Amino acid sequence: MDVAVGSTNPVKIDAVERTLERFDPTVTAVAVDSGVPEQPWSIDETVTGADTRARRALEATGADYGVGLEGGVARLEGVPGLSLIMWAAVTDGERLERGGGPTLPLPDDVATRLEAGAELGPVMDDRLGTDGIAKDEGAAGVLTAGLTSRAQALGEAVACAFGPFVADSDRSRPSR
Ligand SMILES: O=P(O)(O)OP(=O)(O)OP(=O)(O)OC[C@H]1O[C@@H](n2cnc3c(O)ncnc32)[C@H](O)[C@@H]1O
Ligand SMILES: [Mg+2]
Repeated sequence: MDVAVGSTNPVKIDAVERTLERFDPTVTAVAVDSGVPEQPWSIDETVTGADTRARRALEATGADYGVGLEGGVARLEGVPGLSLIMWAAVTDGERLERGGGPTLPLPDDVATRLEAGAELGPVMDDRLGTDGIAKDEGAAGVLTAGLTSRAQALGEAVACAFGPFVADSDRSRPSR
């Protein structure tokens, strides 16, 4: 099974490889334009970024599936403050399925800097004195003391978006 991921961020490749391990996939990283701002600011922008990455990754390769992963921030109804969100999209060229990952409330000081126009990755690096935390454990890892990680969190979104393709083919298999 060939899978093209619309990003060269190793954490996103890791998320796909670890989630789809059962299918022993060949995973290719493809640099694509998400078509949305580098820091998406709503569910809508985040989902659109994931969709576009999935479609463009598939178009750029002859893979069986294109996967798009996008991180964003949003003010969610019923949740105080600013939340970190993440969405995945998977397409086989005919259908496209989506799945959301975990949601984390961001600390107020981080939210204030994002509101001033900054991007989450650099803000987290600046706060922690790290370089490239978004390609490593991520805000998801840091803010949970390692109870999860960006790759694991993104992996849940991949599972939710990829699952329907497998579940449907399982159902269409003749029963013995
Ligand atoms: O190369 P790409 O695929 O663009 O990888 P990225 O890390 O920039 O990922 P996104 O564009 O999907 O994320 C949008 C922004 O949110 C940041 N971000 C999202 N999740 C994060 C996390 O867990 N930790 C740190 N930054 C995160 C990210 O660094 C970007 O500034
Ligand atoms: Mg990005």
